[in-house]
Amino acid sequence: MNLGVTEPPPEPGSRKPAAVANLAIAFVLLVCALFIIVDLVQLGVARREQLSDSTVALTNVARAVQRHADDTIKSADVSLIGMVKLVENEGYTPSGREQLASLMGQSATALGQVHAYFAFDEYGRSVIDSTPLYAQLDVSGREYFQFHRDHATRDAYVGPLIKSNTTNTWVITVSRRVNHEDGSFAGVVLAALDLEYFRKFYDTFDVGKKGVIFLGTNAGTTLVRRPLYEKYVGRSMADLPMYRDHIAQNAAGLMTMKSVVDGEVRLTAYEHLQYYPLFIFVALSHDEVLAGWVSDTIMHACGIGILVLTLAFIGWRLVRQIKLRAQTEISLRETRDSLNELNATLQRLALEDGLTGLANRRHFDLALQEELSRATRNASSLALILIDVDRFKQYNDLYGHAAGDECLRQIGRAVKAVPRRSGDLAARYGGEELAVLLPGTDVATALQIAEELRGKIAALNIPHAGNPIGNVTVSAGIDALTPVRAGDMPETLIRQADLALYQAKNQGRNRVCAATEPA
Ligand SMILES: Nc1nc2c(ncn2[C@@H]2O[C@H](COP(=O)(O)OP(=O)(O)OP(=O)(O)O)[C@@H](O)[C@H]2O)c(=O)[nH]1
Repeated sequence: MNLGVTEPPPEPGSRKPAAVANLAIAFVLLVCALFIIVDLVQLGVARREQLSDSTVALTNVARAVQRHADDTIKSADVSLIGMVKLVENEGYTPSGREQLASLMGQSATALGQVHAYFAFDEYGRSVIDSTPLYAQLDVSGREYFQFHRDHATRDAYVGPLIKSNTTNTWVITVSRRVNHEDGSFAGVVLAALDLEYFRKFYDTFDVGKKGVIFLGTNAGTTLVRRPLYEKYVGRSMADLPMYRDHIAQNAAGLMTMKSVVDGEVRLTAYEHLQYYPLFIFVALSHDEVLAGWVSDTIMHACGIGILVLTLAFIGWRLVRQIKLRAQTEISLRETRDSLNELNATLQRLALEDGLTGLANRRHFDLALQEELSRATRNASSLALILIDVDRFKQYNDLYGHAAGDECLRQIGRAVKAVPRRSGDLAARYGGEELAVLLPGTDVATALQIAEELRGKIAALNIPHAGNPIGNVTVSAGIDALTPVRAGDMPETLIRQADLALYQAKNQGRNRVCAATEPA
């Protein structure tokens, strides 16, 4: 008997919920990790590109600054060459002086970088200059004058830096030697270049707040520095590692160094001037170069963070759903199991006799009907043994109803042990009456089994003072339909077995009688 609770079939290809949850967690982690890795790679590439672009721009600015310095000095120097020629040809005659003054005036007007031109005689006294401010100068003690006096070279001499007391401006000098006809020293012509001119040019470049544009001599002396011009003018950087290890060693180059002055890390391009003993460098702050990249990185990190958090949230919800589903499945399974158990108990209770543990009357009736149909189909025989406890009323009267129950229980166990085949069924037919249904059994075999049963019950030796033998006995009636034919009724078999039982009682009890003679 079944109460309708069936086990749900497993879904094809279904995995265990814990494994599915682990798979979901692994998938979400993998996707998050992939997002982060791809973004990190992209950021790395963008950083390299940013640095590379800035390096190209930096090199271009350095080249422009170097060209500008070279051209600025050269154009002043070219005018000095003309002046040297004029003085050497004309000397300081009134006509020569006039021509020189005119040349100086024209050149000073034409070249914005020239603060003033000067001509000095062999004793260092100023002979003529482009501005009346510097009249009566004596430069015999100056470095450039002594250099030209002591060296026969006709090359230009650059430096030093001079701060004019009258105009309060910094100038850099470019000078050339003037010779007498015999080649002896005849004096110096000099152009004073205004450092402001360089500063203004350097201000046209955007090198950020921490960027630097620098012009210095090959001896390491600072001429112009943007920004903080005044503070650095004339300072020596000869001992700084960037000068000592790089600029002093190479004609041009690139480097990334931490400044010993302000601790800033800078990307620096340097280049020496082509014609004069000077160098320039342009430096960009590493932080400023990467500032755009950093803000991009922050935006990316926020985007990826939101994406990863969203994914993690969805993953968490998914895993939670899977776990909830697993829990629901477990409780469903538990409910199903307890229903199955209940069903089995109900089934047992519905078909089992509570006192003896044998099949009950309902079970017996169903089994009889079923076995009769089967025997009819197979044209096989079906035997029935009806058993009745002798003088049981008296037993109850003598020993009490509870003892009667216990007696029935012992007889039930003995009866239960007798049938051997799977289709055999021992049942409590009613009251103190028991029945054994034996499919595929003829009268002769049923007689043997009944006799065996009767003997076993007698051998239990349950005392029964009301029975002449002194202990509990049973009588049994047998019949068999051999073979069972269509139209044979269960009532027929029962009635016949009952008649045989009646006969056994009448013949003195404690015996087995068959309704038909064994074949
Ligand atoms: N203790 C107990 N007694 C039962 C049970 N079912 C039936 N009985 C008793 O069994 C007795 C049957 O008595 P009867 O049908 O008169 O027959 P008997 O005394 O066995 O005499 P015979 O069958 O002629 O040998 C009755 O007294 C019933 O009360 C039961 O479940 N427990």
